[in-house]
Amino acid sequence: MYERSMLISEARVTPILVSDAPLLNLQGVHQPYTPRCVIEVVTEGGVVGLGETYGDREYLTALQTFAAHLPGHPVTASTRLWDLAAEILRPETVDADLLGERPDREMFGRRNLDKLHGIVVSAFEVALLDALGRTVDLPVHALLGGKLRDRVDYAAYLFYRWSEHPTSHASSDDWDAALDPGGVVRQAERMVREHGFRSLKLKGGVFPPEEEIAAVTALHQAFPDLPVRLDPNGAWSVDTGTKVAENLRDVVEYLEDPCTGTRAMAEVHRRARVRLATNMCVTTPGEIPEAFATDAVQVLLCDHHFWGGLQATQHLSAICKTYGVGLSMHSNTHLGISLAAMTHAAACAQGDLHACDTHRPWQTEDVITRPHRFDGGAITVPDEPGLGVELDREALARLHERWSGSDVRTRDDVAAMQVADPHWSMPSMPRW
Ligand SMILES: O=C([O-])[C@@H](O)[C@@H](O)[C@H](O)[C@@H](O)C(=O)[O-]
Ligand SMILES: [Mg+2]
Repeated sequence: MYERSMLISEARVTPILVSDAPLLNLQGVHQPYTPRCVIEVVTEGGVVGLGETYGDREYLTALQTFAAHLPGHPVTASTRLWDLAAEILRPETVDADLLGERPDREMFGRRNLDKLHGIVVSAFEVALLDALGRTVDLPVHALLGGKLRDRVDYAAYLFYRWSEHPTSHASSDDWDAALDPGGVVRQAERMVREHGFRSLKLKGGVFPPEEEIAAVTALHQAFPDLPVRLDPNGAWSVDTGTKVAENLRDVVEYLEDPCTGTRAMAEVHRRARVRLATNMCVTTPGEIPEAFATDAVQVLLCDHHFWGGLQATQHLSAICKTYGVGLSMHSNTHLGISLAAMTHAAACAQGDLHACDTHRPWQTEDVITRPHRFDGGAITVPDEPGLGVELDREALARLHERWSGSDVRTRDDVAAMQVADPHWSMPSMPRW
């Protein structure tokens, strides 16, 4: 029998809109506001556990449906969330849009029921672990088996960008435009100066490969001691990917998703012998065997938001270690609850962990009372109970009010680009 105080009495899902920067990518540009969800799991003992995840309409509905079934569930039993998800979120009960192909929305691989279960389970698993940690006075990393490192390194996530959104009602930040090698290097200098990052990653797939090769080469010349990565989100053909890899062989730590699909990745690696990473062709356990057997991927970017949570991240790290594949972490626009969860997961990950991605420096607001600070490009792993963050209820209410007063319900970088260029559409692949 579980103690009554460990049972969930209520689970809340609060959609919010977070202001975002005009960051460019293959699909287009980030919207002025992007949807996220904050999860709160309240126990009979009065403890509140936090989670954060995607806020797009279709996920929101699935999260809310799932939340309604949680009262009575013990916070000690997060592995059971998978069975609950399979029971509740079935093809006939979920938004069809979640299961169909949407190349413009597939930055983290195929959309299918397993992926949806992983996303929903993850959001609540984090909140359950936070609640459990607060109840028993232990940090989440201790519940995961114990931290292997005291600090988690993150990479400066560089983007081609505009200085402002093309709409007048959007909020703006104080970053300059970066549309050429000089702009990218200046952006990196500020990121390194302000946060101390010791790895650099450029989001590519925006300009023809020669221009992105020039930008990455300029980064390498400006920061000869820092590892550099380039990620065009699968935009190149095998021939183009091979040429870029050959050009950047002595420059990049690895190339991330140069091409779309495991076979194309394996072929580029076979031809160029440059290390490749992915958060696109391996995003579910079922995609691991082919990718590892064909040596398509040498570094896997995990993301607890879609791999099924913090425990699933630990399992994945053990598999990668066994196969000699390195691990890093993928990110999308996120706030501090997600950053705390990523940090606990990364602290416990086994094997060869590369600096993790984070979009956090691009966000000007947060829903936690003490937003994280990067020190030497790293976050110190919190030892406070649970995730080690406190919800800022005023900020949550403000960002939720923004959501209520807006009709933005999904992240749609293609549509955001069409505001500036009405003729824009999702590029057909391979783009180059
Ligand atoms: O935020 C972006 O524009 C990124 O392109 C993101 O959506 C990707 O999912 C991601 O960062 C990646 O590494 O592919
Ligand atoms: Mg990527």
